[in-house]
This record gives sequence, C-alpha cells and structure tokens, in this order.
Amino acid sequence: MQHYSILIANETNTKSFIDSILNTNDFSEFAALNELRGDVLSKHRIEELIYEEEHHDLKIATSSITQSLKSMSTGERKKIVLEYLISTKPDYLILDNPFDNLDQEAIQSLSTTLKNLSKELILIVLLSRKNDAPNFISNTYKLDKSGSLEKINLNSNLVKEKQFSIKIPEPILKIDACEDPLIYLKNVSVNYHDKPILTNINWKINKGEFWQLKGANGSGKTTVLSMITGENSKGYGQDLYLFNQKKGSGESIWDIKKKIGYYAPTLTHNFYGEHTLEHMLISGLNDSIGLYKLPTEEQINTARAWLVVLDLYSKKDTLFIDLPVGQQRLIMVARAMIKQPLLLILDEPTENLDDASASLFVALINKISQETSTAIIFVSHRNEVGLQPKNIFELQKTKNGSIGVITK
Ligand SMILES: Nc1ncnc2c1ncn2[C@@H]1O[C@H](COP(=O)(O)OP(=O)(O)OP(=O)(O)O)[C@@H](O)[C@H]1O
Repeated sequence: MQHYSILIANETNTKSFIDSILNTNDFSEFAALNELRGDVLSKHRIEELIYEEEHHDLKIATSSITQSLKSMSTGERKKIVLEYLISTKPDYLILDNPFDNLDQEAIQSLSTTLKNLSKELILIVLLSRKNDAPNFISNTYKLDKSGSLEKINLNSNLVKEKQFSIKIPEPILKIDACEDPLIYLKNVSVNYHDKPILTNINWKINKGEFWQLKGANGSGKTTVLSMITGENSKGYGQDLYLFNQKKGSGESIWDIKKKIGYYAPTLTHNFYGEHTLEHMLISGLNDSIGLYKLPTEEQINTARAWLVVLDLYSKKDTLFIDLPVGQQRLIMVARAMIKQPLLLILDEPTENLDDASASLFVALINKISQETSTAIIFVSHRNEVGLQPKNIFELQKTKNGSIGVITK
C-alpha cells in the first residue's frame, strides 16, 4: 500500500487540496483513490464535530463518553476524533498536521498508531514541519502555493535563519509600576467535576523573565493560563496574586488584561475585517479590534517603527487578511507588544507554521525578551529550535492532578 507525506508551506491552500482529493481528485498521483472512500483529520473537521455537538446535540465522535468534545484539551480531542474516524473504516485518511499540539508521548503513540494503520488503509499526511514526517513513508512531495505537487527529498532545503536587526521602539506610555512577582500562584489547585487537574501549583513570575510552559496534553496548561489572565472563576478563594493584587480583592478583569499581551493562533480569526497592518498595530494600543479614533502622530510613528522592525514597512497599507499566515503572526505579536505590557502570553503560537515561519517567529520572541522588560510565557509542546527561554515550568501529571516543576 502506498502512503504519502506532503510538505505544505504556509501559503499553500490546504483546504482546497483536501477538498479536491476527497471530491474531484484532480491529481494523477492519487488516481488510485478514485472510487475509494476517504476522510480527513484536521482542525476544521474537529470544529465541525464540535459545532454538531453544540448546535444539534449530536455527539458523533463522543457517543460512548459523557465529556463533550469542546471541554476536552486539544490533544484529547484529536485522539478521540481519530479513533472515531478509524471506526468508520475509510479506505484512506488525510491527516492535516496530525502532530501539531501533541506532547512527546502523544506523538510517539500517534506515530505507532499511524504505522499500524498503514497496513489497513492509505495515509496522506500533510506536514508543515519536515521533522514531523513519519519515517515509514517514502513518497514525499511538496505542495506549492499554485496547488501543484512536486516530488522532493525531505532532507534537502534547509531553512535559512533570519534575524531582525532593527531595535524595538520604546512604548508611548509606561504601564503602571508593579512589584515582583508580577504573578504568584501559591498552592493553587483546580478540580473539574471532582477530577483533580492541578494540585498545589507554586509559580512566581518576575519582571522581564522568559518562561516556557510545558506539559503533556491535558496537564492543565490552558487552565493555568486562564488563572493568570484572571478569567477562570476557580481562581477565587485561592492564593493567586495577579500584578500584586489578590484574586477576588476587587480587581477588574480589564485592569488585569491591560497589563497582559496575549496571542493564541485562534485570535487571528477576530481580524477578518479590512484592517491595514498599520491600523492593526495602532489598535493594539487600545485593545480594540478596529480603529475608532483618529490616531495621534506618536501612535502612527510607533506602529511604523514596529513595522520597520518586522521588515514589513513596505506593506503598511496592505490588508492584514491578505498576508501569509507567518507574517500575520508577527503582526499579532507586535500588536500585543506595542504597549509593552508587563506580561506577554503566547499560547502554542507556532502551531501550523512551516519551518521558515516558525524560525522567524522564534527570532522575534527572543528579541522581545532581550530588548524589552516584558515577561514572557511561551506555551509549546515542541522544542522550538533556537528558542531561548531562561526558565521552564513543567506541569507533570499525577493521579491527584498535575504538579508544577521548574525544570530549567
Ligand atoms: N470546563 C471543563 N470541564 C471539564 N473538564 C475540563 C474543563 N476544562 C478543562 N477540563 C479538563 O482539564 C484538563 C486540563 O485541560 P487543559 O486544557 O488545561 O490542558 P492542556 O495542558 O492545555 O492540554 P493541551 O496541551 O492538550 O491543550 C483536561 O483533562 C480537560 O479535559
């Protein structure tokens, strides 16, 4: 049985490629799939299943369990949906970046599952990262942005490292002073429906520190982040201090949010309107999605200085939605950073990026850590090549919930 690994770049129209294979199949390389039934494991497919659960009460992939797909962690969802797809016995399966968002153990386990599956059905694995390619697949292709396939050797084409050389501009206003630690979780524990998730977490984050937050799927990383952003009601009644204020002592969620820059890939979907890059950055000063007031000259200059740093000044009037995804993420980080918050949170920010875009993203974050006094929390399962966190906070699962361990 033939299987295929296909390297995709961020400019590739993956959705149209997948639709084409499943429906019209315009690719001679996949002529063998005609008349066969295929299915796809992708973010989009998982979102469709969540939609069915939420809007039509249809528990398609979760019929045998009580927990909803939506309340599961990303890794848990992927596993459950894959099991469901396999149970429907397709002839072939297209997997869109199946290893993204998975922890090391889950990657090993999925690799073994795919290897076993390869004896029963045809696998077409789409990958943004070369290192993710399963080693039992020898047919390797690249799908370019025009939608054509080219046979390639995955070991060639090394990514060239790019650096940003221009200095990050000063913020217009300094955010209120705050004593160390900025964030303090003291013996914080969280249960969901009597199931312990976090147990006695102790974590101090001081000004300017660069932390990577790691942990297996479902270990509670998102839960910890929601405590830090003040959004999780389970923070009440605990020894949780956000910017020197105890949670529940009358602070407003907006006061907390003003001090935090936050980026997760799903946030990009909020900016589908017609926003130029310059306006995107200026709107970061007001935490708004569009621009409602005429910007001041100082605001325009700061936004332009950031565009120069990113080497995107020539595109200042380009629409954000027209940028390739790698450049969109640089803009989103600059937008979160333009007011130079006390804390920058990046939740799996390199998800779905190709090797070249991920390397550029990592270079920007290292630069922010070196040139500003903003503390950073970078959540990632991958050991991103070149990322230079000073410390690592790792959630380690136990049967009583995850404990937090400083591993660097
Ligand atoms: N509202 C909820 N109700 C029930 N269980 C929940 C809820 N929110 C989270 N959980 C459970 O809490 C655990 C931790 O979830 P969380 O999303 O914080 O993990 P994570 O480390 O971010 O995982 P991943 O890396 O897979 O995204 C998971 O087992 C999840 O199913």
